[in-house]
Amino acid sequence: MEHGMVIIGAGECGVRAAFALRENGYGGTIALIGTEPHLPYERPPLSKETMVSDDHPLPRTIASIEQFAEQRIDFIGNSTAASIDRAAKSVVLHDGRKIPYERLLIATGALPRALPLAAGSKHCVTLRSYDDALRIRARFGPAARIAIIGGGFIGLELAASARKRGAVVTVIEAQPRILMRGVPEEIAEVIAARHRHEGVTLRCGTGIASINDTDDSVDITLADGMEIAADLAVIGIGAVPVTDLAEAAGLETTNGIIVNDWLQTSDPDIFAAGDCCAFPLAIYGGRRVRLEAWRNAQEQGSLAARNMLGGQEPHESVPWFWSDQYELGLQVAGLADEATQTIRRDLGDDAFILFHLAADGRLVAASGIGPGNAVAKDIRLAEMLIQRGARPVPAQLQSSHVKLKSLLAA
Ligand SMILES: NC(=O)c1ccc[n+]([C@@H]2O[C@H](COP(=O)([O-])OP(=O)(O)OC[C@H]3O[C@@H](n4cnc5c(N)ncnc54)[C@H](O)[C@@H]3O)[C@@H](O)[C@H]2O)c1
Repeated sequence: MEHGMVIIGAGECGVRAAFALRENGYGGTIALIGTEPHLPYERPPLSKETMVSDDHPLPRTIASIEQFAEQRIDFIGNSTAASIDRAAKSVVLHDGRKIPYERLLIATGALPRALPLAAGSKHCVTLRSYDDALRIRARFGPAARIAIIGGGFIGLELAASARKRGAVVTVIEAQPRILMRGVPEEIAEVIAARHRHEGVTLRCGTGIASINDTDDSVDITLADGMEIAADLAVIGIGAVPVTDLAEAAGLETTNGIIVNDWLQTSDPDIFAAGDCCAFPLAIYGGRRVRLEAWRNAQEQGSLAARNMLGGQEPHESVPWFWSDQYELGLQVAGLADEATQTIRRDLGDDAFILFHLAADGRLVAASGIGPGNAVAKDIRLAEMLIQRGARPVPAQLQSSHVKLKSLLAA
């Protein structure tokens, strides 16, 4: 078999990389290995549209069978890569097949973090795949008692979906408030209020003491003694990068597979991208981060493809993600953790943006919340300001009379 480009992981990142190899002129073989039987599909709808659509929801495929065929991308589904043989330069599949590579991309993503207390419970589930989503969806219905462990993105998007389906929902969050990871308190409060208005019970700042199955439900006892009986508990307590193959192959890992500026691992013929890699983020002084975000997966897939073909382009984008809950749209651009000052700009119709400035005046992040897409345009402009390392005047950021676009010209 010809040594070509091999990609392990057929999620957003791996698929984008496969197509980008062709777009950038690669003429050899491309193999895309994925564990699931389905044609690669988008994950963002799984906690939202898939949960609430009237009809039986089909996965929203990233590309059609015809597009894979036209681009001569060999999608090897239902297959798990068991090991990487770096000496022979081949990927060994679980059935013993060997796929030789010239260059390899690891795009294995992240998996839900397990909650040891829930081990063995029939009524505790996690959401990662389309099949998981169908199983959860089947249990969301009028008056179903749904407990959600973890007030992060999965938990809250599922809480909103479960309410739309008429379920009775309790969210249990260990931290003092929801969305501690990456969302400022002022915005988290708007989201919390919206969930409460919808009848969701939020229990923050409490751990879980025990989880016990009964025949057809599960009893959850919180550390403060409160008991919650649920027909289903969904656990969304974070994700862990899938690094086992890389580790077993002797590649350097930390919280993620370590890559250099152009997404190359400690083996020059092996690249890693998306949720599974820890990479230096150029616009924040090259600090190493791991991002779990749809757009990052896409962008790094394309970038890895160009660099697998000999490029040496660094990753220079501003991190960005969104979440939709009820009619609310949340968007965050940049990383706010080095910010020392926050400026609020009201956009009208209950929408607002928080600009986060570092001590030297640089805009490092912007977070916005509002109905629908109300914050999208301004977050996009903020992203451009962040990208440029702009030091906008706080009073101008605050005033809705000053167009953000005009700050770009400054
Ligand atoms: N809109 C989006 O960007 C979106 C939507 C859905 C999923 N995702 C992705 O899916 C992955 C998983 O999402 P997630 O919501 O599980 O992760 P998360 O990190 O967003 O949230 C996990 C939450 O669980 C809490 N937690 C941790 N341990 C706990 C415990 N023992 N008991 C109670 N709470 C606990 C954390 O404090 C945190 O608030 C992430 O990669 C996420 O980015 C993203």
